[in-house]
Amino acid sequence: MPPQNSAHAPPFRVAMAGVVGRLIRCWCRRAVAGSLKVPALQLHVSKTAMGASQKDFENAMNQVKLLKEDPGNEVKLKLYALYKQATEGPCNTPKPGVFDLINKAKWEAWNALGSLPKETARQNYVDLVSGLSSSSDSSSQAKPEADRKQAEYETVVMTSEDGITKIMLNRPAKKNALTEQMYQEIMLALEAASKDDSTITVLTGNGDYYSSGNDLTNFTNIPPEGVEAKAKNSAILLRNFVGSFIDFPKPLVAVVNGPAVGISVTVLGLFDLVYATDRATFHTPFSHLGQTPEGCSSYTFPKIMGPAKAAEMLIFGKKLTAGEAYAQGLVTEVFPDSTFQKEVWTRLKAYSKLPQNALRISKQIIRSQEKEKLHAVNAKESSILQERWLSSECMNAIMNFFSQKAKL
Ligand SMILES: CCCC/C=C/CC(=O)SCCNC(=O)CCNC(=O)[C@H](O)C(C)(C)COP(=O)(O)OP(=O)(O)OC[C@H]1O[C@@H](n2cnc3c(N)ncnc32)[C@H](O)[C@@H]1OP(=O)(O)O
Repeated sequence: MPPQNSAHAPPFRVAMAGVVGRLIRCWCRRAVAGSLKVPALQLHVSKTAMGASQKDFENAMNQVKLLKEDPGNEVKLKLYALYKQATEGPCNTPKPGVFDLINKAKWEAWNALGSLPKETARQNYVDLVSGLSSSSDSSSQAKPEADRKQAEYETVVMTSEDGITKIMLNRPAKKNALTEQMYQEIMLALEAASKDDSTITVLTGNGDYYSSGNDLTNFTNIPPEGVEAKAKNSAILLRNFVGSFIDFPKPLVAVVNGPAVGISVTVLGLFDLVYATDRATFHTPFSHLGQTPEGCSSYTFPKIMGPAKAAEMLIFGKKLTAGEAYAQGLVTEVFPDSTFQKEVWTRLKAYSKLPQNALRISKQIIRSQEKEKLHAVNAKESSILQERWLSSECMNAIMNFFSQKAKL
């Protein structure tokens, strides 16, 4: 490799990477078409691949043949390496020369497995193929699968198109206020989106509101075990709900189509992009409701907008316009309402074509810096709220909303 300080180093590396990429793509295309016998893609089973999962291993090799989608160069190299390791053990051949690019890439993938036991390599091969098969199945049957999933949701609409999974809050008549069922369905939808083949996941609202936050009727439905049990269960629900945003592994985008209140605002600090119509407002009236911040906002908001502005929102309940929220860093970009949907979806469709793994890994590396901290904050906020919900301040505020329809 040329020295780091060589003026030619970056172009050289770029050029070589391009050549390697083209050659591997070519090798992979031919391998999939069956014109080039690559061991990982052959049907015959090596005699050395013995043991309990021999049958699984054979099945996995057959499944590779049947994949409906090209799994990509990286995966094919991994399959090749695992196959070699499973059948021949640690890499035992001399490293191919610098210009033998394809064989060098294959050798490096195999050699990188070091002394991984054959049995483990065989199992890893089977696991890798099984993951590929299920994602290939679900993408090849995208429509029926999406329909089947949708039947399970009553309060959200989940759709997948152009590499984007959209989760739309769907109680427009109630300003998309979040019922307990809705929290559960959003968590389920996020779980499904984290595993589907989309690149980006979007949360948005149907109708004129993004969301009016927690549905206040959640607090009126007291179980026979009493209010303490209700508060405890609500705190568990809250913690799980926010946790699913903290742990979400792919780029997550909020398309804020209108006003946002309470928890629908606070979790925005856990999104990767927040696009807002200029009609949107951002309101966290916790003190007015006798409540306290959640959604990790006690940590994310001061970090995003500085302590003074965060206090104005979270302690004093100042409602922000979209422009103010943008100026304070909570919102990525504001669009005129008349062109909002068109501009946002055009942008997202372009982003969804970027390399999927690079996006996901970049998101994860950013999140990993503070994941533990966020979970700790979430736990603390939830437990404080559990107490708050039992306070007379909170109970009075909720009664006021329903008796006098006290609006925020
Ligand atoms: C278990 C986890 C707990 C997590 C805790 C989170 C904390 C929070 O999220 S705090 C924020 C709670 N949200 C509110 O306090 C908002 C209350 N709603 C309002 O102030 C107003 O409805 C509005 C300003 C959002 C909209 O006012 P507008 O005049 O435009 O519309 P309305 O006629 O009031 O609303 C239509 C319809 O929807 C019902 N509704 C709206 N928001 C809620 C809500 N958050 N909870 C329950 N119901 C809500 C409203 O009552 C109307 O219903 P009817 O048509 O049946 O009268």
